[in-house]
Amino acid sequence: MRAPVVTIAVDGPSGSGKSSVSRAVATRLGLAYLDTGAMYRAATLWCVRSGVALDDAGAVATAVVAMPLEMGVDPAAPTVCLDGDDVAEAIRTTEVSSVVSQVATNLDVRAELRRRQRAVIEAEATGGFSGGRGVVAEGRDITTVVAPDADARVLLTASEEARLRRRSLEVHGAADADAVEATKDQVLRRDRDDATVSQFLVAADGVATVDSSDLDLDQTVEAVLAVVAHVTA
Ligand SMILES: Nc1ncnc2c1ncn2[C@@H]1O[C@H](COP(=O)(O)OP(=O)(O)OP(=O)(O)O)[C@@H](O)[C@H]1O
Ligand SMILES: Nc1ccn([C@H]2C[C@H](O)[C@@H](COP(=O)(O)O)O2)c(=O)n1
Repeated sequence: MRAPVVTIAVDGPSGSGKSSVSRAVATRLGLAYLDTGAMYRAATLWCVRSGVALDDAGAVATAVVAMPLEMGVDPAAPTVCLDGDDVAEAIRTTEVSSVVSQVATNLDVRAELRRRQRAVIEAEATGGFSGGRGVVAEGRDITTVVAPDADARVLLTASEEARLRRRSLEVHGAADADAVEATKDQVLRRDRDDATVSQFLVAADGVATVDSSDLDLDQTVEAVLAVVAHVTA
């Protein structure tokens, strides 16, 4: 019997573990993996490289509509290609992280990226990388706006302390007071700005919450797999 098509939506604040956990869940379930945050980051890089001022909302939206972006959705090796260029590393720099919210709070940009994200989700339901098995899509508005009808919806949370520690270890290789302080802009300020256009701090109706504050990565993956088990069994 053919496996059912499954769409799993995961949202959460910065450093909650969405990307790492969603990739692992997609791998375990044989699904595609869509990192929608990478799309906002690529849009930001595209505007910067095109010389578009990020405070010119109209010009930013026009540039993003024309953006030649290809998302690779293999969870073992997700890719982000901009105009044929592999930009996976370039979109993770502090330079991009510190301004991405300016682009992500542009409502016309959100409409364009939402359209592209839904196209990937639909493609994975009929073919694509997963051969029609489905996708794990993660971001800030997947459970509420992009795929509110997803088969399973999860809000992945973690305490502010845990999120700062994780991001600090990742970016600075340390989690002492100075390193944590240097990480606050990328985590807390960014969440404050992003939360003005999306609801990812509190679970919407019907969305299951997984709190990873006291779990390691493997335990969090198992917790999410347990929450989505009813649609993947
Ligand atoms: N449960 C966990 N326990 C410990 N470390 C974790 C856990 N989940 C994720 N991490 C680590 O925390 C860091 C941030 O995780 P990840 O990039 O997946 O978060 P994110 O929610 O996608 O963040 P952002 O939205 O800012 O991109 C990574 O280094 C990851 O390995
Ligand atoms: N569905 C989404 C995904 C991401 N964003 C914004 C929020 C972040 O500042 C930025 C980069 O995301 P990250 O790679 O850190 O997960 O994109 C959003 O608004 N909606």
